[in-house]
Amino acid sequence: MTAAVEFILLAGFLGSGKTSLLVDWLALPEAADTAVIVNEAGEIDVDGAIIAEGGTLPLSMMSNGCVCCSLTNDLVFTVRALLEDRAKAGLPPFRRIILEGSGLVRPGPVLRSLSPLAPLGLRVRVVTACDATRMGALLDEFDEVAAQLAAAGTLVLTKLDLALPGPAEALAASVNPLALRVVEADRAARARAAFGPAPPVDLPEPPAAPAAHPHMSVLRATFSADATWEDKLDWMENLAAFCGDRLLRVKGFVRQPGVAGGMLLIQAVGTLFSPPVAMSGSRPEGLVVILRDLGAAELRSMDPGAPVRISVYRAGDGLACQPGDSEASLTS
Ligand SMILES: Nc1nc2c(ncn2[C@@H]2O[C@H](COP(=O)(O)OP(=O)(O)OP(=O)(O)O)[C@@H](O)[C@H]2O)c(=O)[nH]1
Repeated sequence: MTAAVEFILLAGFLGSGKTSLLVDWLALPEAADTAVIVNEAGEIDVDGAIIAEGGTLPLSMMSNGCVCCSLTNDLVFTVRALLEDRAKAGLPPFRRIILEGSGLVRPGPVLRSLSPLAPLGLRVRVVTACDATRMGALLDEFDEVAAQLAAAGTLVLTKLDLALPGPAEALAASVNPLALRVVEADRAARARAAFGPAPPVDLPEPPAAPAAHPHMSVLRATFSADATWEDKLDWMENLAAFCGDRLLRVKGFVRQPGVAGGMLLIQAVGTLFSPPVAMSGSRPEGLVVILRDLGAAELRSMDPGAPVRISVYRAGDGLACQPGDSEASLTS
């Protein structure tokens, strides 16, 4: 029975504190039933050695290259082997498998590579470590950082003993207002909030005046009342094709006309859309779209006749999700 296994991709730029966060988590009693996969781009597996030090946890290393570029089949093999070995040993399934990506990992391709595991029903989410001392500079310089921030369900600020959280938190909120933000000076509390169960609160709203970032846009797309389901599907498909790599994240609710309840949670990391998930209760319809090097005007030009309104996402747009919404379910 593997339905409840979580797959967590731990992202974050080189040196942002991923291994430290993971080591802090593994020291906690609630980290039992965690398996770890380490992927380092370099050949010397320093991270794996640090994590393995003194511990007995199931640990797999993948050190032949960055997992999002070259090792996608190996990742599927490694996950399967971890789960099968556990079952063969007669032990209960892991609660979570954490993949520590290399500092240059792009979450979209990694999540896409997991598609052969769809029958296992893994629950997938991205946790991104953000170095509070240099987040702005990294974001300006490296596309990978933008992709890692935008894909995250949870953004964890690290090195809060070295920098005040304010600027990094504001930046995190402006780049990805959808993510849960963990701002904890205490390292055990930080790790618990990063990998433990999601707290029973709505996702945080962005600040009233999000800091403008020269490369990133956080937009809201709202369909007209007369838009058909086909119109909506066409628009979402076009979105992925039109934006390509510049599409970093999509998340929100779309109504399927003619279906009772009919509200679906829609999510994409990069251009990879998860299967829609039916939601209970009434929610405002709308999608938050996070783009790099594309703005509202360009997105409107994609299909000017489409029954959709594109605006800049603002605090109070009312797309807060419920606990667990930030997880994408990987199902067949
Ligand atoms: N002061 C301080 N140092 C930290 C903190 N987190 C990590 N570090 C230090 O930052 C450096 C990099 O931390 P790692 O945890 O190895 O970062 P990483 O993201 O795993 O690094 P790569 O695997 O190279 O991408 C190490 O020297 C850590 O001791 C923190 O919260 N405070």
